[in-house]
Amino acid sequence: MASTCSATTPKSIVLTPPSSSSTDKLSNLSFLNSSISTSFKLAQSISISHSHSEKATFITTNVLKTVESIDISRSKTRDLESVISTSKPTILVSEKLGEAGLDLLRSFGNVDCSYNLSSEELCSKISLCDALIVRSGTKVTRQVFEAAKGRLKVVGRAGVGIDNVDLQAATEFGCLVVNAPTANTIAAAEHGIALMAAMARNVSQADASMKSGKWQRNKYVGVSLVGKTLAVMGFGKVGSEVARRAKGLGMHVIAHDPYAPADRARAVGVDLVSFDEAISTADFVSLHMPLTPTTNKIFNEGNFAKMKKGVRLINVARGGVIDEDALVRALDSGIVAQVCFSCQCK
Ligand SMILES: O=C(O)[C@H](O)COP(=O)(O)O
Repeated sequence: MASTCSATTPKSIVLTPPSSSSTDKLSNLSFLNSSISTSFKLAQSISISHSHSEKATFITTNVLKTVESIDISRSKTRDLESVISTSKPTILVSEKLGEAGLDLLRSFGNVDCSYNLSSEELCSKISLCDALIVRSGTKVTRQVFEAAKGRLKVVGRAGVGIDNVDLQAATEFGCLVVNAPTANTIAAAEHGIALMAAMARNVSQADASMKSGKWQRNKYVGVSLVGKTLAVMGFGKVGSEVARRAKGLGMHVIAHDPYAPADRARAVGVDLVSFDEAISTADFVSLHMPLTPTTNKIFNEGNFAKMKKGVRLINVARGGVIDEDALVRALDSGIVAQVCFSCQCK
């Protein structure tokens, strides 16, 4: 769901299609191949702690190599084939995936698609599962790992954000957590740019107004993007693609990311700056950081106060990085002129 609201124009909610098609995502879900127990053992000691981390790719690559080697030995060794087929893992899929992904999973294990489970139902099923595939809706809490009683070997996140998985508990219980870090990079970046342009030109408000029989073209002229400064907060996969596109629109792009190397930013023509410099000089601020204890409500009263009056925000990351009560006050006071988001908020 994506929404836009503004201090200067009527607040409105706009529903938009999902950020990418199932097919787009599935083409990148190859890590799900890892549900053979042999490959779990090889990769199990590594866990992902930051969604921008290169480790994510490293783990996925490792798992895939393991599966490739199993596939080769399958054709050569009948014994191994019989071991694999008689010890199929049980894979619980707790949120809707496309059929192509499910078919892939079914070729490796017994797949149980059970959606909308309560946390009690998830906990009661999990002790019979070797793998759990989730999107962002399933909360994989410590209780889930405890209830698994050591059987759960991998949690596959069919998407990027892993803030719904208790990584500390996963590590303690020796469970691998893998995501699909590039699955929806372009879709998310394009969606961010689409929201920014629609927000700047009041597209949804003008649309609603016109559908109510009015023709208020002067009211919804909006602002130009060209020549404006965009601060990209989080220069990972999505953030850097947003930066690339924003430069094409004639914007001056700066970025803040404590983990991004300066030469990667320079290659896109972007200056990496401090958090405070980014938020205090930008006309538009686009959020692309993961939700972690450090980034939780990082856009709070104090940081809104540092922003330029009339700043516009785009959030295609996680609702939790913004303190929403502070945001409402910043909209009311005019510090924030407009905000658009494509993530869950209160
Ligand atoms: O983190 C992600 O990959 C995106 O927010 C999409 O999550 P979803 O698959 O739960 O919609």
